[in-house]
Amino acid sequence: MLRSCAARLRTLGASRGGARGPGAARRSFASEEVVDKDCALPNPSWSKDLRLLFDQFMKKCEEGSWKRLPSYKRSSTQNFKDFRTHYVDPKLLKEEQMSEAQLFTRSFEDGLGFEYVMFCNDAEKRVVCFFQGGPRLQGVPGFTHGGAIASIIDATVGTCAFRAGGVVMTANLNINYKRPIPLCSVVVIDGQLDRVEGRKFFVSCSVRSVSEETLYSEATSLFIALDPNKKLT
Ligand SMILES: CCCCCCCC/C=C\CCCCCCCC(=O)SCCNC(=O)CCNC(=O)[C@H](O)C(C)(C)COP(=O)(O)OP(=O)(O)OC[C@H]1O[C@@H](n2cnc3c(N)ncnc32)[C@H](O)[C@@H]1OP(=O)(O)O
Repeated sequence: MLRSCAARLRTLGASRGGARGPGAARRSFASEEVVDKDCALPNPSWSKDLRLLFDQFMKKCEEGSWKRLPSYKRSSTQNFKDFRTHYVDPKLLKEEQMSEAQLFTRSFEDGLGFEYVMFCNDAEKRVVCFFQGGPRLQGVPGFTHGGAIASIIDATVGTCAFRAGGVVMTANLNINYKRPIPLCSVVVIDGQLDRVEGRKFFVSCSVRSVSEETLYSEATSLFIALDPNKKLT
């Protein structure tokens, strides 16, 4: 498994360098125009398993009930700008640091960290994430770091809550790690919104192998929709 991961990574050189490929989006960032890649599309580091799952769900998307969620290293959409203006004390943000800010799970080079794509089914209140954890996410030798697993779980259940409740933050995340996840393997994270109580969104998920034979982890979480009348800091 590890050798095939390294082999895929060696083929990556040609794909780097910022060329505009499929899924590239033109956006306005600060005062300059930047081009950012949609990271939730296949790249050469993706294993056969990840590509097969991607293709399977793209077919479901054509049928209409599922939707692929694009994903970028940083977002300059108006929503994100409004979030900062509204919730964050400007004294805490230095512009030069913010220009370096990136979504944590998208901050590694292709294949080295978090490779994933999420699909949502809003009618079923589900978000499914196909995740391949790269060699920089090692914890115990040969296995994926528990903090990296927590991060991708948080991102998946967070997206599930966000789709139902808008701007939310994690208040609680409980994970049972049942089996270690081999580094560079692909897992399926199946997130489900269980219930909503006012501003509280309860989401759970399972993390399984592609064959579904192994249950790696289970998690429950609580997300709170932010109160627009309260500052966060
Ligand atoms: C436009 C921007 C959109 C961004 C989202 C884009 C998503 C899609 C894009 C990309 C996907 C990326 C996805 C990434 C996901 C990562 C998410 C994170 O990692 S978030 C970082 C870690 N979390 C924190 O740092 C929170 C720290 N905590 C807080 O700031 C506050 O506690 C907060 C905001 C969560 C709640 O504070 P209050 O003041 O608004 O609310 P109160 O009154 O305290 O609680 C409301 C109710 O919830 C209960 N509650 C709160 N915390 C609880 C807890 N831990 N356990 C049980 N109940 C709790 C309370 O008891 C209360 O219940 P009663 O209304 O009285 O019934």
